[in-house]
Amino acid sequence: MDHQQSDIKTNGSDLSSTSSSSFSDLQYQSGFHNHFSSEALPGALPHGQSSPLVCPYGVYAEQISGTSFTSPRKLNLRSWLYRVKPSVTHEPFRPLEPSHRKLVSEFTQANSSTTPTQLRWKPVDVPESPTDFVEGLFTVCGAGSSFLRHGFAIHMYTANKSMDNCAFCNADGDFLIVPQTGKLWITTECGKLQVSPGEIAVLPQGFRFAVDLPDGPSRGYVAEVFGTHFQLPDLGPIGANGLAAPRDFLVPTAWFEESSRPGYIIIQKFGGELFTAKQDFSPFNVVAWHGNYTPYKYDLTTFCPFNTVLFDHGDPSVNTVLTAPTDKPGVALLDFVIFPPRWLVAEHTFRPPYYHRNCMSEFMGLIYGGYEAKADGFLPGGASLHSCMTPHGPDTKTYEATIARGNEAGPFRITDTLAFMFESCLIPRVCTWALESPVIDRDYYQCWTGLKSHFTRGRMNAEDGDVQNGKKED
Ligand SMILES: O=C(O)Cc1cc(O)ccc1O
Ligand SMILES: [Fe+2]
Repeated sequence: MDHQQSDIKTNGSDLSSTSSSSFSDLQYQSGFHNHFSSEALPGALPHGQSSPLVCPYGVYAEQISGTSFTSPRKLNLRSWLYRVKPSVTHEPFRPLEPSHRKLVSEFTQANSSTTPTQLRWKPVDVPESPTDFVEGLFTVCGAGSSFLRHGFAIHMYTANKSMDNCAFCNADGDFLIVPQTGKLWITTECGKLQVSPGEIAVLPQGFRFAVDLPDGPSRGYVAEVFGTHFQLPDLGPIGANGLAAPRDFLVPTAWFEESSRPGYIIIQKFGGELFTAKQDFSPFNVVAWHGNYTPYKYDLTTFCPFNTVLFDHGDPSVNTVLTAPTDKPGVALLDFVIFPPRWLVAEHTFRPPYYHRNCMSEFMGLIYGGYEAKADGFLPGGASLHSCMTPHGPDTKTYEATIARGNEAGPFRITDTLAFMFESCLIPRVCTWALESPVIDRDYYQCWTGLKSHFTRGRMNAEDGDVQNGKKED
């Protein structure tokens, strides 16, 4: 018996369909960086070898490598795509006219500034004018360089129309997309992904994809990492289970279209610049594929949070969904961390995030609801940046309300909230347009200026029960 055959997902989709209906009953494969196999036509995957002289159905074999050929096996990522025509069949790349110059992949004094000031942005409105995902993508901040294969960029996007007869390809790094409003219907070379707010998608370096918006506009955040890929964090003493489970990561099944597409455009992001190349067919012509380098999605509600069950506020590293590592153990180029609904049960503890300064830099976004450290001003679709060693923490209202409440509420389920953080060991530079943006909150610092001294010399000490329940004596 051919044991591989039984693992192969066959997707009997309409061969030439491009309509949104082809998204209606998507099937996914589950697992993280597994060696997947998928075929849209039975028998399309070669057996026993990846590159036969002639492939089944007469397709071309093409490898996409996400790591160097010689990367250690446990890090090595590559896939084989079996396609109607190879990707190379296109006219030369030409620079896209600079109507769109808000993408940065190398952060310098010419395109960005550095500031230790706490920064916050209100949500950006989705524009009225027709804007697709690529046109609506702009960089907020980042560090390092895609050319040097070390660094990251944080982008945001607003879009109100589907990409039309074009696909995007990011040669610079991996995109981790966090939609905040509006569903994304993403066609990739490996198949289709439907991604709603509350889910994320990872589009690794080099994959071509197109974003459709049949359900209306979308807005969201994108983290891009250069020179490394997202991994699941180690779990240490948590054990073998918890946080994001590998089986909750969903990978597309093969889907292809073979009809001719005159004037089709590949938009390639290369060194932060956009280039276009014409071809006469869709890049979504992959009849079958196998490998461990693939786009994937993940539903954040499947995250299994761990936290303190007695006292003190745990560090947010325990909420890491995915981490893009550096070569230094435990030091992330970019962690993706979430603050989902959960129970707060700590006794005699200041339960909101503590006041702190961090050698890592923290960019935050809010998908829905409110954030436990901010009573006002941090809105869904907005963002904040607290860079290396910049002090931050709960605003005055949150602090006062927490102290006034004590822990009388007992166990408390924090609901209606989904905030996240992109945390990096590199210090971001902020793009000029983000600093000059009309949605920047110039009064952000005022959320802390009302914090008054509660210092009462000689009246309270660590043994004092009133200190323990957080209440001050009169
Ligand atoms: O600054 C923030 O709001 C993010 C954050 C949350 C938390 O629970 C602990 C530390 C931290 O940086
Ligand atoms: Fe923080």
